[in-house]
Amino acid sequence: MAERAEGRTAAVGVRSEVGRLRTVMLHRPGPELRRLTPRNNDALLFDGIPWVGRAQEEHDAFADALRGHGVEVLYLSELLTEALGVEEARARAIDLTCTDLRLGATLRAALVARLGDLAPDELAGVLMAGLRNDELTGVHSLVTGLLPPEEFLIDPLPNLLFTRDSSVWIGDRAAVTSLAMPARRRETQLTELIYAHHPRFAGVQLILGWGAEPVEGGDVLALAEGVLAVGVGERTTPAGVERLATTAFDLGLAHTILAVPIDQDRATMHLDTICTMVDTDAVVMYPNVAHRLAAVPVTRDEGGTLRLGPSRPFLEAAAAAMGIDRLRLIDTGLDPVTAEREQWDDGNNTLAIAPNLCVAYERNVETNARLEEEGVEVVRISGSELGSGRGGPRCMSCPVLRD
Ligand SMILES: NC(=O)NCCC[C@H](N)C(=O)O
Repeated sequence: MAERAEGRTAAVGVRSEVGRLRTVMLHRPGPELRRLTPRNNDALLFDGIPWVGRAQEEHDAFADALRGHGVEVLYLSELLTEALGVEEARARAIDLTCTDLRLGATLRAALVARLGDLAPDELAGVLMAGLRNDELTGVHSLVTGLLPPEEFLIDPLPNLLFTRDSSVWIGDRAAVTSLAMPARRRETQLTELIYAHHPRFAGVQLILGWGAEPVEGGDVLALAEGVLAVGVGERTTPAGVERLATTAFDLGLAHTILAVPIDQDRATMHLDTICTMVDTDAVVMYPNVAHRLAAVPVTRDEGGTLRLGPSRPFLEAAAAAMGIDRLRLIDTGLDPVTAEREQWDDGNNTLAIAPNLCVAYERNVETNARLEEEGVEVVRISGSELGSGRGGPRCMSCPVLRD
Protein backbone atom coordinates (compact mmCIF):
# COMPACT_ATOMS: atom_id res chain seq x y z
CA MET A 1 0.00 0.00 0.00
CA ALA A 2 1.31 3.45 -0.85
CA GLU A 3 0.53 6.81 0.66
CA ARG A 4 -0.54 9.44 -1.82
CA ALA A 5 0.90 12.89 -1.29
CA GLU A 6 -2.46 14.24 -0.18
CA GLY A 7 -2.68 11.63 2.53
CA ARG A 8 -5.07 9.12 0.94
CA THR A 9 -3.95 5.61 0.35
CA ALA A 10 -3.54 4.25 -3.16
CA ALA A 11 -3.82 0.48 -3.34
CA VAL A 12 -1.26 -1.30 -5.48
CA GLY A 13 -0.16 -4.85 -5.99
CA VAL A 14 -0.50 -7.82 -8.32
CA ARG A 15 -0.46 -11.43 -7.17
CA SER A 16 -2.43 -13.07 -9.94
CA GLU A 17 -2.90 -13.03 -13.70
CA VAL A 18 -6.67 -13.19 -13.50
CA GLY A 19 -7.81 -11.60 -10.23
CA ARG A 20 -10.25 -8.77 -10.98
CA LEU A 21 -8.30 -5.97 -12.59
CA ARG A 22 -8.74 -2.72 -10.68
CA THR A 23 -6.04 -0.39 -11.98
CA VAL A 24 -3.92 -0.59 -15.11
CA MET A 25 -1.28 1.59 -16.73
CA LEU A 26 -1.62 2.10 -20.48
CA HIS A 27 0.14 4.33 -22.95
CA ARG A 28 -2.03 6.02 -25.57
CA PRO A 29 0.10 6.02 -28.73
CA GLY A 30 1.23 9.52 -29.61
CA PRO A 31 3.80 11.46 -31.62
CA GLU A 32 6.44 8.78 -31.07
CA LEU A 33 4.54 6.58 -33.56
CA ARG A 34 4.81 9.33 -36.19
CA ARG A 35 8.57 8.80 -36.13
CA LEU A 36 8.25 5.39 -37.78
CA THR A 37 9.35 5.25 -41.41
CA PRO A 38 10.11 2.34 -43.76
CA ARG A 39 13.78 2.99 -43.03
CA ASN A 40 13.62 2.72 -39.27
CA ASN A 41 10.62 0.51 -38.49
CA ASP A 42 12.63 -2.70 -38.22
CA ALA A 43 15.14 -1.19 -35.81
CA LEU A 44 12.25 0.30 -33.85
CA LEU A 45 10.58 -3.13 -33.66
CA PHE A 46 7.45 -2.39 -35.71
CA ASP A 47 6.41 -4.58 -38.61
CA GLY A 48 4.70 -1.77 -40.47
CA ILE A 49 3.92 1.92 -40.40
CA PRO A 50 0.79 2.40 -38.32
CA TRP A 51 -1.92 4.90 -39.20
CA VAL A 52 -1.53 6.90 -36.01
CA GLY A 53 -5.02 8.42 -35.82
CA ARG A 54 -6.64 5.02 -36.20
CA ALA A 55 -4.23 3.46 -33.69
CA GLN A 56 -5.31 6.11 -31.20
CA GLU A 57 -8.98 5.35 -31.86
CA GLU A 58 -8.34 1.66 -31.36
CA HIS A 59 -6.46 2.37 -28.16
CA ASP A 60 -9.22 4.65 -26.86
CA ALA A 61 -11.69 1.83 -27.48
CA PHE A 62 -9.40 -0.54 -25.55
CA ALA A 63 -9.25 1.88 -22.62
CA ASP A 64 -13.04 2.39 -22.76
CA ALA A 65 -13.62 -1.36 -22.74
CA LEU A 66 -11.52 -1.61 -19.58
CA ARG A 67 -13.26 1.35 -17.93
CA GLY A 68 -16.59 -0.20 -18.91
CA HIS A 69 -15.60 -3.14 -16.72
CA GLY A 70 -14.75 -0.91 -13.78
CA VAL A 71 -10.99 -0.71 -14.38
CA GLU A 72 -9.19 2.52 -13.52
CA VAL A 73 -6.92 3.50 -16.42
CA LEU A 74 -3.73 5.42 -15.69
CA TYR A 75 -1.82 6.86 -18.63
CA LEU A 76 1.95 6.60 -18.67
CA SER A 77 2.35 10.01 -20.35
CA GLU A 78 0.29 11.74 -17.65
CA LEU A 79 2.16 10.01 -14.85
CA LEU A 80 5.45 10.95 -16.49
CA THR A 81 4.46 14.59 -16.91
CA GLU A 82 3.35 14.79 -13.29
CA ALA A 83 6.53 13.06 -12.10
CA LEU A 84 8.61 15.56 -14.08
CA GLY A 85 7.03 18.30 -11.98
CA VAL A 86 9.38 17.10 -9.23
CA GLU A 87 12.73 18.86 -9.62
CA GLU A 88 14.80 15.79 -8.74
CA ALA A 89 12.98 13.68 -11.33
CA ARG A 90 13.42 16.31 -13.96
CA ALA A 91 17.14 16.68 -13.33
CA ARG A 92 17.60 12.93 -13.43
CA ALA A 93 15.60 12.57 -16.64
CA ILE A 94 17.71 15.20 -18.37
CA ASP A 95 20.93 13.78 -17.04
CA LEU A 96 20.11 10.22 -18.14
CA THR A 97 18.94 11.29 -21.57
CA CYS A 98 21.96 13.42 -22.27
CA THR A 99 24.59 10.87 -21.27
CA ASP A 100 24.24 9.40 -24.77
CA LEU A 101 27.76 9.18 -26.17
CA ARG A 102 26.60 10.16 -29.65
CA LEU A 103 26.09 13.73 -28.47
CA GLY A 104 29.58 14.90 -27.56
CA ALA A 105 30.35 17.51 -24.92
CA THR A 106 29.22 20.67 -26.73
CA LEU A 107 25.88 19.37 -27.89
CA ARG A 108 25.32 17.67 -24.53
CA ALA A 109 25.72 20.96 -22.68
CA ALA A 110 23.38 22.71 -25.10
CA LEU A 111 20.77 19.97 -24.83
CA VAL A 112 20.90 19.95 -21.05
CA ALA A 113 20.22 23.69 -21.09
CA ARG A 114 17.47 23.41 -23.70
CA LEU A 115 15.66 20.54 -21.99
CA GLY A 116 15.99 22.36 -18.68
CA ASP A 117 13.89 25.22 -20.09
CA LEU A 118 10.97 22.96 -21.02
CA ALA A 119 7.75 22.66 -19.05
CA PRO A 120 7.06 19.15 -17.66
CA ASP A 121 4.62 18.24 -20.47
CA GLU A 122 7.05 19.44 -23.14
CA LEU A 123 9.93 17.56 -21.55
CA ALA A 124 7.80 14.40 -21.32
CA GLY A 125 6.94 14.88 -25.00
CA VAL A 126 10.61 15.00 -26.02
CA LEU A 127 11.53 12.04 -23.84
CA MET A 128 8.82 9.95 -25.52
CA ALA A 129 8.89 11.20 -29.12
CA GLY A 130 12.63 11.92 -29.30
CA LEU A 131 14.37 14.82 -31.02
CA ARG A 132 15.68 15.03 -34.57
CA ASN A 133 18.81 16.97 -35.40
CA ASP A 134 16.84 19.42 -37.57
CA GLU A 135 14.38 20.06 -34.71
CA LEU A 136 17.09 21.51 -32.51
CA THR A 137 17.36 25.04 -33.83
CA GLY A 138 19.93 27.60 -32.80
CA VAL A 139 22.54 25.13 -31.58
CA HIS A 140 25.76 24.90 -33.53
CA SER A 141 28.18 22.14 -32.73
CA LEU A 142 30.49 19.87 -34.65
CA VAL A 143 28.12 16.96 -34.01
CA THR A 144 24.93 18.71 -35.21
CA GLY A 145 26.88 19.94 -38.25
CA LEU A 146 28.08 16.49 -39.24
CA LEU A 147 24.99 14.43 -38.43
CA PRO A 148 22.28 14.24 -41.10
CA PRO A 149 19.24 16.40 -40.37
CA GLU A 150 16.95 13.41 -39.88
CA GLU A 151 19.24 11.69 -37.35
CA PHE A 152 17.78 11.40 -33.88
CA LEU A 153 19.70 13.12 -31.10
CA ILE A 154 17.21 11.56 -28.69
CA ASP A 155 15.63 8.35 -29.95
CA PRO A 156 11.83 8.03 -30.09
CA LEU A 157 10.14 5.32 -28.03
CA PRO A 158 7.24 3.92 -30.11
CA ASN A 159 7.18 0.75 -28.02
CA LEU A 160 6.05 2.66 -24.93
CA LEU A 161 2.67 1.41 -26.15
CA PHE A 162 3.61 -1.96 -24.67
CA THR A 163 3.56 -0.98 -21.01
CA ARG A 164 3.66 -4.65 -20.04
CA ASP A 165 7.34 -4.90 -20.71
CA SER A 166 8.90 -1.86 -19.06
CA SER A 167 7.68 -2.64 -15.56
CA VAL A 168 5.87 -5.43 -13.76
CA TRP A 169 4.30 -5.52 -10.33
CA ILE A 170 5.34 -8.47 -8.21
CA GLY A 171 3.22 -8.45 -5.11
CA ASP A 172 3.28 -4.89 -3.83
CA ARG A 173 6.65 -4.10 -5.41
CA ALA A 174 7.09 -2.35 -8.73
CA ALA A 175 9.81 -4.08 -10.70
CA VAL A 176 11.48 -1.79 -13.20
CA THR A 177 12.67 -4.15 -15.87
CA SER A 178 15.72 -4.10 -18.08
CA LEU A 179 14.85 -4.31 -21.77
CA ALA A 180 16.98 -6.33 -24.14
CA MET A 181 16.57 -4.48 -27.43
CA PRO A 182 18.47 -1.19 -27.94
CA ALA A 183 15.32 0.49 -29.30
CA ARG A 184 13.55 -0.03 -25.98
CA ARG A 185 16.26 0.43 -23.36
CA ARG A 186 15.40 4.02 -22.46
CA GLU A 187 11.76 3.15 -21.70
CA THR A 188 12.68 1.81 -18.29
CA GLN A 189 14.35 5.06 -17.32
CA LEU A 190 10.91 6.62 -17.70
CA THR A 191 9.04 3.93 -15.74
CA GLU A 192 11.61 4.23 -12.98
CA LEU A 193 11.07 8.00 -12.83
CA ILE A 194 7.32 7.45 -12.55
CA TYR A 195 7.48 4.95 -9.73
CA ALA A 196 10.22 6.79 -7.90
CA HIS A 197 8.71 10.26 -8.10
CA HIS A 198 4.99 10.23 -8.84
CA PRO A 199 3.01 10.88 -5.64
CA ARG A 200 0.64 8.06 -6.51
CA PHE A 201 3.47 5.61 -5.91
CA ALA A 202 4.99 7.27 -2.85
CA GLY A 203 6.13 4.58 -0.45
CA VAL A 204 6.23 1.85 -3.10
CA GLN A 205 9.50 -0.02 -3.06
CA LEU A 206 11.16 -0.63 -6.39
CA ILE A 207 13.01 -3.78 -7.35
CA LEU A 208 15.28 -4.84 -10.21
CA GLY A 209 16.04 -1.69 -12.20
CA TRP A 210 17.11 -0.72 -15.70
CA GLY A 211 20.50 -1.35 -17.22
CA ALA A 212 20.97 -4.81 -15.71
CA GLU A 213 20.48 -8.40 -16.84
CA PRO A 214 17.50 -8.39 -19.22
CA VAL A 215 14.07 -9.20 -17.79
CA GLU A 216 10.99 -8.08 -19.74
CA GLY A 217 7.51 -7.93 -18.23
CA GLY A 218 5.95 -9.84 -21.12
CA ASP A 219 7.93 -12.85 -19.99
CA VAL A 220 6.61 -12.76 -16.42
CA LEU A 221 3.35 -14.51 -15.55
CA ALA A 222 2.02 -14.50 -11.98
CA LEU A 223 0.58 -18.02 -12.07
CA ALA A 224 -0.44 -18.04 -8.40
CA GLU A 225 0.58 -16.46 -5.11
CA GLY A 226 4.33 -17.09 -4.82
CA VAL A 227 4.66 -18.70 -8.26
CA LEU A 228 5.99 -16.90 -11.31
CA ALA A 229 6.58 -18.33 -14.77
CA VAL A 230 9.34 -16.50 -16.63
CA GLY A 231 9.99 -16.96 -20.35
CA VAL A 232 13.64 -17.25 -21.36
CA GLY A 233 14.19 -16.49 -25.00
CA GLU A 234 14.77 -13.52 -27.28
CA ARG A 235 14.36 -11.04 -24.43
CA THR A 236 14.70 -12.32 -20.86
CA THR A 237 18.02 -14.09 -20.38
CA PRO A 238 19.02 -16.85 -17.96
CA ALA A 239 20.99 -14.23 -16.02
CA GLY A 240 17.85 -12.09 -15.87
CA VAL A 241 15.91 -15.01 -14.40
CA GLU A 242 18.66 -15.54 -11.84
CA ARG A 243 18.40 -11.94 -10.70
CA LEU A 244 14.62 -11.98 -10.66
CA ALA A 245 14.57 -15.25 -8.70
CA THR A 246 17.16 -14.09 -6.18
CA THR A 247 15.33 -10.81 -5.63
CA ALA A 248 11.89 -12.42 -5.37
CA PHE A 249 13.15 -15.08 -2.93
CA ASP A 250 15.04 -12.51 -0.83
CA LEU A 251 11.91 -10.43 -0.45
CA GLY A 252 9.56 -13.36 0.10
CA LEU A 253 7.64 -12.50 -3.06
CA ALA A 254 7.89 -16.01 -4.53
CA HIS A 255 8.75 -19.54 -3.51
CA THR A 256 9.04 -20.98 -7.03
CA ILE A 257 10.05 -19.49 -10.34
CA LEU A 258 9.39 -21.59 -13.42
CA ALA A 259 11.96 -20.80 -16.09
CA VAL A 260 10.29 -21.48 -19.43
CA PRO A 261 12.59 -21.71 -22.47
CA ILE A 262 10.92 -20.28 -25.57
CA ASP A 263 12.08 -20.04 -29.17
CA GLN A 264 14.35 -17.10 -29.84
CA ASP A 265 12.11 -15.72 -32.58
CA ARG A 266 10.32 -12.47 -33.14
CA ALA A 267 6.97 -14.26 -33.25
CA THR A 268 7.56 -15.64 -29.76
CA MET A 269 9.50 -12.75 -28.28
CA HIS A 270 7.82 -13.10 -24.87
CA LEU A 271 6.12 -15.90 -23.00
CA ASP A 272 2.85 -13.96 -23.18
CA THR A 273 2.88 -14.18 -26.98
CA ILE A 274 2.27 -17.92 -26.70
CA CYS A 275 0.54 -18.42 -23.37
CA THR A 276 -1.73 -16.34 -21.13
CA MET A 277 -3.98 -17.23 -18.23
CA VAL A 278 -7.74 -16.90 -18.62
CA ASP A 279 -8.87 -18.50 -15.35
CA THR A 280 -7.25 -19.34 -12.02
CA ASP A 281 -6.56 -22.82 -13.40
CA ALA A 282 -6.59 -22.37 -17.18
CA VAL A 283 -4.33 -21.03 -19.90
CA VAL A 284 -4.75 -20.45 -23.59
CA MET A 285 -1.68 -21.52 -25.50
CA TYR A 286 -0.34 -21.49 -29.04
CA PRO A 287 -1.07 -25.05 -30.15
CA ASN A 288 2.06 -25.35 -32.29
CA VAL A 289 4.20 -25.21 -29.13
CA ALA A 290 1.80 -26.54 -26.50
CA HIS A 291 3.10 -30.10 -26.73
CA ARG A 292 6.72 -29.13 -26.21
CA LEU A 293 6.61 -26.16 -23.83
CA ALA A 294 8.63 -27.16 -20.77
CA ALA A 295 9.52 -25.51 -17.50
CA VAL A 296 12.46 -25.75 -15.14
CA PRO A 297 11.47 -25.08 -11.52
CA VAL A 298 13.84 -22.74 -9.69
CA THR A 299 13.75 -22.77 -5.90
CA ARG A 300 16.18 -21.88 -3.15
CA ASP A 301 17.52 -24.25 -0.56
CA GLU A 302 17.96 -23.39 3.10
CA GLY A 303 21.55 -22.40 2.51
CA GLY A 304 20.38 -19.77 0.04
CA THR A 305 21.57 -21.52 -3.12
CA LEU A 306 19.33 -21.46 -6.17
CA ARG A 307 18.32 -24.96 -7.21
CA LEU A 308 17.09 -26.10 -10.61
CA GLY A 309 14.59 -28.94 -10.68
CA PRO A 310 14.22 -31.29 -13.62
CA SER A 311 12.67 -29.90 -16.79
CA ARG A 312 9.03 -31.01 -17.06
CA PRO A 313 6.11 -30.29 -19.37
CA PHE A 314 4.97 -26.73 -18.60
CA LEU A 315 1.43 -27.63 -17.55
CA GLU A 316 2.64 -30.30 -15.14
CA ALA A 317 5.38 -28.16 -13.63
CA ALA A 318 3.00 -25.21 -13.27
CA ALA A 319 0.26 -27.25 -11.58
CA ALA A 320 2.79 -28.73 -9.14
CA ALA A 321 4.19 -25.30 -8.24
CA MET A 322 0.69 -23.83 -7.93
CA GLY A 323 -0.45 -26.69 -5.72
CA ILE A 324 -3.38 -27.64 -7.94
CA ASP A 325 -4.23 -30.96 -9.57
CA ARG A 326 -4.26 -29.70 -13.10
CA LEU A 327 -3.66 -26.51 -15.07
CA ARG A 328 -6.23 -26.68 -17.85
CA LEU A 329 -5.13 -26.01 -21.39
CA ILE A 330 -7.73 -24.36 -23.54
CA ASP A 331 -6.78 -26.10 -26.70
CA THR A 332 -7.64 -23.84 -29.61
CA GLY A 333 -7.55 -26.95 -31.76
CA LEU A 334 -6.60 -24.87 -34.77
CA ASP A 335 -4.85 -26.26 -37.79
CA PRO A 336 -1.17 -25.26 -37.75
CA VAL A 337 -1.50 -22.54 -40.38
CA THR A 338 -4.48 -20.78 -38.79
CA ALA A 339 -2.81 -21.18 -35.42
CA GLU A 340 0.38 -19.59 -36.73
CA ARG A 341 -1.51 -16.67 -38.29
CA GLU A 342 -3.53 -15.99 -35.15
CA GLN A 343 -0.50 -16.34 -32.87
CA TRP A 344 1.36 -13.78 -35.01
CA ASP A 345 -1.60 -11.46 -34.54
CA ASP A 346 -1.49 -11.95 -30.76
CA GLY A 347 -4.46 -14.28 -30.46
CA ASN A 348 -2.84 -15.89 -27.43
CA ASN A 349 -2.03 -12.53 -25.87
CA THR A 350 -5.21 -12.04 -23.86
CA LEU A 351 -5.62 -9.65 -20.94
CA ALA A 352 -7.76 -11.07 -18.14
CA ILE A 353 -10.13 -8.58 -16.53
CA ALA A 354 -11.35 -11.28 -14.15
CA PRO A 355 -11.50 -15.09 -14.17
CA ASN A 356 -13.09 -16.20 -17.46
CA LEU A 357 -13.32 -12.64 -18.77
CA CYS A 358 -10.61 -11.34 -21.08
CA VAL A 359 -9.83 -8.74 -23.72
CA ALA A 360 -8.61 -10.01 -27.09
CA TYR A 361 -8.14 -8.74 -30.63
CA GLU A 362 -11.31 -9.32 -32.67
CA ARG A 363 -9.31 -10.41 -35.73
CA ASN A 364 -8.40 -13.75 -34.13
CA VAL A 365 -11.82 -15.13 -34.88
CA GLU A 366 -11.08 -18.79 -34.37
CA THR A 367 -9.08 -18.50 -31.16
CA ASN A 368 -11.79 -16.27 -29.67
CA ALA A 369 -14.51 -18.72 -30.69
CA ARG A 370 -12.67 -21.54 -28.93
CA LEU A 371 -12.24 -19.45 -25.80
CA GLU A 372 -15.96 -18.79 -25.75
CA GLU A 373 -16.78 -22.45 -26.26
CA GLU A 374 -14.77 -23.07 -23.10
CA GLY A 375 -16.79 -20.50 -21.17
CA VAL A 376 -14.39 -17.56 -21.37
CA GLU A 377 -16.15 -14.29 -22.17
CA VAL A 378 -14.14 -12.36 -24.74
CA VAL A 379 -14.27 -8.57 -24.96
CA ARG A 380 -13.17 -7.94 -28.54
CA ILE A 381 -11.18 -4.91 -29.55
CA SER A 382 -9.91 -3.84 -32.93
CA GLY A 383 -6.15 -3.93 -33.37
CA SER A 384 -5.51 -3.45 -37.07
CA GLU A 385 -3.10 -0.57 -36.42
CA LEU A 386 -2.06 -1.31 -32.83
CA GLY A 387 -0.99 -4.79 -33.87
CA SER A 388 1.66 -3.52 -36.26
CA GLY A 389 4.00 -3.30 -33.27
CA ARG A 390 3.39 -7.02 -32.61
CA GLY A 391 1.63 -6.81 -29.31
CA GLY A 392 -1.86 -7.56 -28.06
CA PRO A 393 -4.01 -6.54 -25.09
CA ARG A 394 -1.72 -8.10 -22.48
CA CYS A 395 1.36 -6.47 -23.98
CA MET A 396 -0.39 -3.09 -23.98
CA SER A 397 -1.24 -3.12 -20.28
CA CYS A 398 0.61 -3.05 -16.99
CA PRO A 399 -1.71 -4.09 -14.15
CA VAL A 400 -1.04 -2.00 -11.05
CA LEU A 401 -3.78 -3.47 -8.86
CA ARG A 402 -5.60 -6.77 -9.09
CA ASP A 403 -7.76 -8.52 -6.52
N1 LIG B 1 4.73 -8.52 -24.13
C1 LIG B 1 4.86 -8.38 -25.44
O1 LIG B 1 4.89 -9.35 -26.18
N2 LIG B 1 5.06 -7.14 -25.90
C2 LIG B 1 5.11 -6.80 -27.28
C3 LIG B 1 6.27 -5.92 -27.58
C4 LIG B 1 6.32 -5.52 -29.01
C5 LIG B 1 7.48 -4.62 -29.36
N3 LIG B 1 7.36 -4.12 -30.69
C6 LIG B 1 8.79 -5.33 -29.19
O2 LIG B 1 9.29 -5.89 -30.15
O3 LIG B 1 9.37 -5.31 -28.10
